[in-house]
Amino acid sequence: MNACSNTFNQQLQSAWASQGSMLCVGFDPDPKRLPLALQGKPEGVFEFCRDIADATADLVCAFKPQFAYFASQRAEAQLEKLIRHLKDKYPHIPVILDSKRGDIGSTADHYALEAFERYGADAVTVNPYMGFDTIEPYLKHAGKGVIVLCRTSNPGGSDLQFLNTASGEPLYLHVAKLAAQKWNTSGQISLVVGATYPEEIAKVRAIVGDMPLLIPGIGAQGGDIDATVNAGRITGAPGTGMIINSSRAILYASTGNDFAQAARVVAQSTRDALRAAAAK
Ligand SMILES: O=c1ccn([C@@H]2O[C@H](COP(=O)(O)O)[C@@H](O)[C@H]2O)c(=O)[nH]1
Repeated sequence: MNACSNTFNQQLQSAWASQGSMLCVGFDPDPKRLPLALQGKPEGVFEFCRDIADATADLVCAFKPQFAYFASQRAEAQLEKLIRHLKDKYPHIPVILDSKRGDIGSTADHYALEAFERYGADAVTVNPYMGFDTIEPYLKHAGKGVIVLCRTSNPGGSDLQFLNTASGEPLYLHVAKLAAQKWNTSGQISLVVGATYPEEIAKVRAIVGDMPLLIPGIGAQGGDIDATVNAGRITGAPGTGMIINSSRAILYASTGNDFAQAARVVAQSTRDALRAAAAK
């Protein structure tokens, strides 16, 4: 089986091992923050992300384009082109489309086609709060990753995710249990847990065993790397189990023409800090 026909989970396992990295570089291309030379250029968004991908590809276990940044500036064709570039040049690195979809099953069928057929992503983020029938359509795409929001990194995540359910546990832990114990019969599901809440990462890890966790919130959101890695670690398998995302801190390391080299410097120090934390 070559890298392209591997499942998302197999790709991740290989990437953690061969890249020696749990860093995921996120693509959130804000048109106002692109280097001046790329602002307003017809394929400026694509070129910006491509150059950062090419400068960091040896440092990551995954790439994560954020859909809204492309759609809001009518750059969906550039997103398609970016993912094609990533899959052609780096078939061993999984691509997560971060679109946080959630809708009734008949509509979710089309969101799944959008993510996996139109964009060719290896995994997609989904919102579970409409229930399992809204997640099932993604699972019909064998081998593709379905990454379910559990305990998000934003402060307002507590508004709903911390509400106690009838069993007395907070909603996010109920989601973790459903995901691990009921929904994951095909092994395609992972969870999103924010680096800004390491205590909750540890509680989720205790429920889900070795399920991969997508962890945004280091870098611009200030999540602590040591606390995050310690909370999400899998006993006996250091350096695995986590896809730890940083977007703005890497993308906007420089506003000049040296943006890609500057992104590499920050990505490398972040990768190294994650490695050091995993080795403790
Ligand atoms: O709980 C969540 C879920 C997703 N995100 C996404 O991750 C990146 C974070 O970007 P930074 O610049 O590193 O803060 C962004 O695409 C979010 O949409 C999240 O932050 N928290």
